[in-house]
Amino acid sequence: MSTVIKGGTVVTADLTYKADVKIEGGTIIAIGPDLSGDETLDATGCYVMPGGIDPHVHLEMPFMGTYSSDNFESGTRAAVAGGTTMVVDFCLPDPGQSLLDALKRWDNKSTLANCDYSFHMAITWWDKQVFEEMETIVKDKGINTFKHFMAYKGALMVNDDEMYASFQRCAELGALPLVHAENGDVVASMQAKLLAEGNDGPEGHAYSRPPEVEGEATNRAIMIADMAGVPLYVVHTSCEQSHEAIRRARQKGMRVYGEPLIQHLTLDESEYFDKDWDHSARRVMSPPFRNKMHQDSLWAGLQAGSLSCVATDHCAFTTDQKRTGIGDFTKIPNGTGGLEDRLPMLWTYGVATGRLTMNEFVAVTSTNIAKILNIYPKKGAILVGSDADIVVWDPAREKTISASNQQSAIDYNVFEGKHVKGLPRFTLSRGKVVVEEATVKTEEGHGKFVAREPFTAVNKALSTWKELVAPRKVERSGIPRSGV
Ligand SMILES: NC(=O)NCCC(=O)O
Ligand SMILES: [Zn+2]
Ligand SMILES: [Zn+2]
Repeated sequence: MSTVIKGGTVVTADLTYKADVKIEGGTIIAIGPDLSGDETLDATGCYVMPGGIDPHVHLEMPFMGTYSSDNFESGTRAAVAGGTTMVVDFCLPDPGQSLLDALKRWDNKSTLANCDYSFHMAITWWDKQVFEEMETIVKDKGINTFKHFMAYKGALMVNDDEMYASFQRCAELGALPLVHAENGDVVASMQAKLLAEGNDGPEGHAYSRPPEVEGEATNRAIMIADMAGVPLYVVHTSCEQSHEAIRRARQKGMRVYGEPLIQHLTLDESEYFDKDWDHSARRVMSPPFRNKMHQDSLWAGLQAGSLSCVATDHCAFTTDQKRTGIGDFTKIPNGTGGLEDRLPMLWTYGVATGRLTMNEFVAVTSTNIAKILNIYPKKGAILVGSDADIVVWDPAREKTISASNQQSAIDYNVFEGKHVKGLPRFTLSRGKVVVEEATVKTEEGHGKFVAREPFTAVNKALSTWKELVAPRKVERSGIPRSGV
């Protein structure tokens, strides 16, 4: 059976043009004028864009003594409701646990997915077994990205020596290291000091994680990646200090990517000073929200190309879960939601305000990350042969964001009350219509794992360059003998 998306304007990362799009067997089979098929979707007045790819989500994540509340079913249902058609979650081995055993847990959880997905593998500890298993993860398991937490001391955090060893291994395997860049030692020490001074409310979370701890860690990770000869992807870049490090590195020719979150772009630190404890605690995430100067820096980075992708870090905890931290902000589970709202919020605050063009919107929500993850043009494209992961975007549809009608399983929404204009008319996941306006028609288990090959063009270019400029012994004749 074939489907034609008719009468819309195709918008990709580099082109805007009127055309129909024909789909069969889950892929795009034709693009052009006057196409016909068995079924027609009316795209009049709409933009036909690659579905969003969210490279940073945590579904049913074991974290801080609990699990994040959206699983692969509700999380991917929220994703498609907002026009996102692929998510990438993080497989987190326990300390001492085999990477392959951890992956089995993630394989089991993800059978519920309503849209396609992939995994990053986290390096949470280091020894010979991890070194060896990384090869299997890349060559046999279709994972070409490894995450390193520079924060969460005593839990997920790795030290510089472990990170350097892992980055070198990534270079050999043609993989891409990711970092959560915050100085975990400094954060832990500041947390202890704040608590000792009686500063135990959610605002203490923001005080303990100033932009400097993020800037320092970002600089450190960039230098370590450069010495290991590997590209680097910095997740949830939230502030000018971190953005500046990335911008400077890129100007010097280093292969570094930065990923701001929709939360950091549109919400600010005043959320932590609300008199309502629940309000502030619900917004506790790492790094915390920043002020307007940092937000302007992030928007500028998306415009200038020094920042590459907008993600959510969707890691949703209920109010009850957040209340574990009453009397001690360090126990508030870190994380916020955003999967359903990323595209509408970015469109409303980015495209409608003139901060981003429509093509830049597609680039930072889909195409750039597809290229970085080495799944372009299967994903992130409207091309013949690409997967039919498509959002038919209606710039005239509007709503006020509310937890009362969201897909996420939690009881609040950090964007509550924000008015968005620009929403999906249809979302298609590999050709299946999973959303039609406010009606969600997902099918649990429809989502498939997307395997990703190592050695992107950027990996290859960087290793060629590093080989060219590697230290070389100077051959000398007539070397004097010592003592003569
Ligand atoms: N970001 C956050 O606060 N929670 C999820 C885990 C992480 O990405 O650091
Ligand atoms: Zn993180
Ligand atoms: Zn995260």
